[in-house]
Amino acid sequence: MYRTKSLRLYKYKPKSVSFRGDTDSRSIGKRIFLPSSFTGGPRYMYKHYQDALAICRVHGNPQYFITFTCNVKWPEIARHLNKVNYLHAEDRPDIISCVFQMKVIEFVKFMKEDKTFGDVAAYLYTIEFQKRGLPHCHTLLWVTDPYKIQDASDIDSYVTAQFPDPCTEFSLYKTTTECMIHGPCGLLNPNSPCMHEGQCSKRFPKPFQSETRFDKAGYAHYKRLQGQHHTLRNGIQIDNSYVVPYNKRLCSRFNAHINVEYCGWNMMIKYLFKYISKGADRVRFAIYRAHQNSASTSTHEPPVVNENVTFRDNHNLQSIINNPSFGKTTLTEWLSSNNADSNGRDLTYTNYPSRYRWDVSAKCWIHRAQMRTGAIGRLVYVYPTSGELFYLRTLLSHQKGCKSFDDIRTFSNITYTTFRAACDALGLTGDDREWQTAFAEASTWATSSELRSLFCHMLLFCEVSQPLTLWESEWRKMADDMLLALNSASSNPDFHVNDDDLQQHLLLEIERLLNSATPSKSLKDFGLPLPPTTILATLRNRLLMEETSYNRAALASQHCEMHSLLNANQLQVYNVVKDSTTTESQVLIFVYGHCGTGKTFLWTTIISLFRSIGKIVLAVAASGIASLLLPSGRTAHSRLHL
Ligand SMILES: Nc1ncnc2c1ncn2[C@@H]1O[C@H](COP(=O)(O)OP(=O)(O)OP(=O)(O)O)[C@@H](O)[C@H]1O
Repeated sequence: MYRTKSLRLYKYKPKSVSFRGDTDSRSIGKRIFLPSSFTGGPRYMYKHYQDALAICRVHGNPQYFITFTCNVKWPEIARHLNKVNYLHAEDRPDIISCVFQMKVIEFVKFMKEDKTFGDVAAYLYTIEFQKRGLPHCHTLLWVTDPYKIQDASDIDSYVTAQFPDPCTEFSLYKTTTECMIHGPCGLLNPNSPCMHEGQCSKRFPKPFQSETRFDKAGYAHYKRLQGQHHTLRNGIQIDNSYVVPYNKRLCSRFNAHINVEYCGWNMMIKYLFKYISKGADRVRFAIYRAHQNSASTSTHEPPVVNENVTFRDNHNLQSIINNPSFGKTTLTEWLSSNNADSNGRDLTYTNYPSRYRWDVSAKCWIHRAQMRTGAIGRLVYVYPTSGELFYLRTLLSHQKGCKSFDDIRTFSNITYTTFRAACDALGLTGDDREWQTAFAEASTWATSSELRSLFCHMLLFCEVSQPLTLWESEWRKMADDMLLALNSASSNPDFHVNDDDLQQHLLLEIERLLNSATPSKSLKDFGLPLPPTTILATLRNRLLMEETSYNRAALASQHCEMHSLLNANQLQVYNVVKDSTTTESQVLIFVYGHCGTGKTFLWTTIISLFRSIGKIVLAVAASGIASLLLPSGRTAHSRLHL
């Protein structure tokens, strides 16, 4: 449970040292529960999530995602538990937490010194304490350029998903058999907790691979050879298909479950960060700059015009106001610092931390004694409907060396009356540019459902002049979760979500959001296309969805190529089938011929024709072997439940 003293928050206006004549702090502001300085709280997690993405903007995507889990068999833990027979790990969370914390520190130190994955450029970790189970640490690791993976086979030097040879690496073999095996599940153990609807939620057992490869989505599939070493668990023989990917040196050193995954080049990193900073009352988070020579990654959250002031329930307001540092913020002090020191006047507010550091206790910017590169500044995201605040934030990324708020609004020696007017003069607004910029920025950290809300918010409140243009340029960013859900719902290996279909699903969702707004709105109010009414029926019917989800562009080109090769007999049958759909007449056609006369070729051409135009073809055959010859073919009894 969160515990905090009673804090209150008030939006304080700089230069106005009055709280409307109030003297009792309990009468003003609103009660807040947890500031972002509260470790593990939701605001803390959110702040660090944003910091992590700021690091990512500089260092790029991390290369490895490592999960290190506590092992109760470590002697440091076992000797305490063994003192009393009936003690279990969950009875001594104090011991478990202390030992694990020490191990994590050692683990990070080891990776840096041992260069297990090469020179560490940066790292970030969270320690998760679950209600049940043992604490584990999620680590993201960035390595320096020379150690980055260039080719799938390079991964084998760092990650393996196979049992080591028990004759030569017995101790590692013991660790892998005890800690690095998933399940068993699947056919070997259908009642395993990871099984859902007959399938392992983690997709074990993994198929055997003769070599490590990347799939088209960029995910690594590690080398797993068949018939190599194995182990027995509960009398069941476990082979390489159940091995969780690991690094040999880390497992040998720590004798624990340490799952290592290569992140891939195009992984949606924001979802990974969301996962590790999902936060709750049982999570702790730490971000460290790892590389000794790399620069500070301090981030700064400059407040804006109406600064939040926090104080305790029982504080005297006069003493708060009389405090000399009252009202000083990173932004006001940036202006003061520019007045006093000309060295930083070539920097925007966002870039100021690269040369200056914020002294929290003195509340002032201090010139860095040692010039460090790579210090990262970031501005707190401001919703586009925040009015002047939004435009001030936009200006802070462009205006340099400002000495006053007036300077921020000044362009070409003209001081504009509002921040918005200054943005207009600087060409930062107009043609929906500000909305496009705001959306593009949010898409680096917000989930697709948050982006859908933002899109509706913009439509409803931001007077977007060309909603269709904004939709066309941004719709794909709002569809990640839908694409994932559609793909994972299908067991068809040829399942392909076409852009048109995905857009329709998305439009349906946005229509729902707009309908639930007050007052209720619709896509057509903004000149956006309404999804067809049939889409709901398709969404509810899995078979319909699967059978309309082939890669239409690829099928169209396949059809074009095959059609040009059809001989006269094949063409005759082809035309009869095609015409029957145009005239909507029912026909029963038998095609017969000797082996190798091109019957399958004809079916494939006809099937690709109809599927390429979004029509449904149920390709069935009498036997399993024959059904394999047809594209996405099934046996008649299976498909039609005969
Ligand atoms: N019009 C065509 N142009 C080019 N190649 C063709 C054509 N028709 C068939 N083929 C080729 O001939 C071979 C045999 O064709 P197909 O497998 O379609 O015959 P089939 O009648 O289905 O045979 P079976 O009865 O043994 O299954 C295949 O390699 C196929 O690609």
